[in-house]
Amino acid sequence: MPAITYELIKQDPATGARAGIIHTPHGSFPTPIFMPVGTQASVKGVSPEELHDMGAGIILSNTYHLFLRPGSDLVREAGGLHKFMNWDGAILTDSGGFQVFSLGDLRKITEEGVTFRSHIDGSKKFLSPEVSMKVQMDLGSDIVMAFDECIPYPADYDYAKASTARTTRWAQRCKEVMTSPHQGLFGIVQGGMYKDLRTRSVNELVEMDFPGYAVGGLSVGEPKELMYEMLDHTVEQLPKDKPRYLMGVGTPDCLVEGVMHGIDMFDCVFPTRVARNGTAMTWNGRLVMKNAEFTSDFRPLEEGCDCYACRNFSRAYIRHLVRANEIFGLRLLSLHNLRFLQRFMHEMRQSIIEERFGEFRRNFLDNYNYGAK
Ligand SMILES: O=c1nc[nH]c2cc3[nH]c(NCCN4CCCCC4)nc3cc12
Ligand SMILES: [Zn+2]
Repeated sequence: MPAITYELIKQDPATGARAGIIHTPHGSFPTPIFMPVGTQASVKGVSPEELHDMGAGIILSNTYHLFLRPGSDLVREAGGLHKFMNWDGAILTDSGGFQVFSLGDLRKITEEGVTFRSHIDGSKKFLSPEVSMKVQMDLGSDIVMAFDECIPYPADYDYAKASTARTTRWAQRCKEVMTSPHQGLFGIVQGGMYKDLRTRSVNELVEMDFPGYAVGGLSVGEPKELMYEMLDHTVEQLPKDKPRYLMGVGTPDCLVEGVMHGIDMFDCVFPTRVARNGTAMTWNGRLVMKNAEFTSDFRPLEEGCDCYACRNFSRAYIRHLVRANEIFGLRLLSLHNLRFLQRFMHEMRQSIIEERFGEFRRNFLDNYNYGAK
């Protein structure tokens, strides 16, 4: 029995949207789903109990960060990441390639792997398919991501072609050493913004029969229309009986479009990052809590929200905390934004099950103010 399995509940008849359940050794969760990001074994400012209470079924953590600090040996000695951070839900770990590019001081990419300098202390480090798999086996995450190169945007065709071919060879090397029966290894589709390379990447990865597939190399600065075009082209070629994961996405409008194209899983630092910048996410757009308009606004952040912040505090109080640089203010906004995304995904899933996803999408996009208020 594979560690990770996908159960289709309902396929929207008019679009790629679908509702399902993903089963893992640390529990099952409904899809579409948004994964809170706990990069360094903590979802910033939020406790595992609060994550559980808000309905989070799976969180994301990063191989790159935990490899550098505290090191995967320590986490293994603690009994794995679930024990170390006292989270008994599912965990997905990204493989480190993307973070090396976006954080590390990249030294060299070879067929063997990537040599870079740590962003923490500048020491020389090496990551490869084998090292990434060893770290993720030490961490004991339920879903392990293959070690890949996230092709930067823009990239010329020849570079994208060579890099994608290497990512396929790296995926094979990951599969050969990922021997834990309790962990599922997902392949990551690359191909840059070239449809023929995306098709080649999908075909080569599907041949290896992974339990799930991520669409990589997107949300890297390309226009949203181009992301959706690549998504549309890529997802339709992926197996219907396996989960599809769009990495690093995203804002509510991108989540709706991703679901429409058949994506089941999402992750993004957005909700906790904007919370730390003093911003609340709502159905009608973002509230910049420092704004004077909230000075004497004694309503909750969002009417109808059941989160701890909205049940106990007002916009006026949270505005005061943010202006006074009180940490509690940022915690309340993180709790609200994460709960908002859980509610958002739940409503979207219900609309698919009740065959009214098209209406949900139109209503949401018509009312969503893309800019911050
Ligand atoms: O191709 C990928 N392979 C492995 N991991 C990835 C992670 C990714 N994260 C993103 N985008 C994250 C964009 N995010 C938006 C909010 C602010 C910080 C950056 N694309 C990704 C592609 C990949
Ligand atoms: Zn709330």
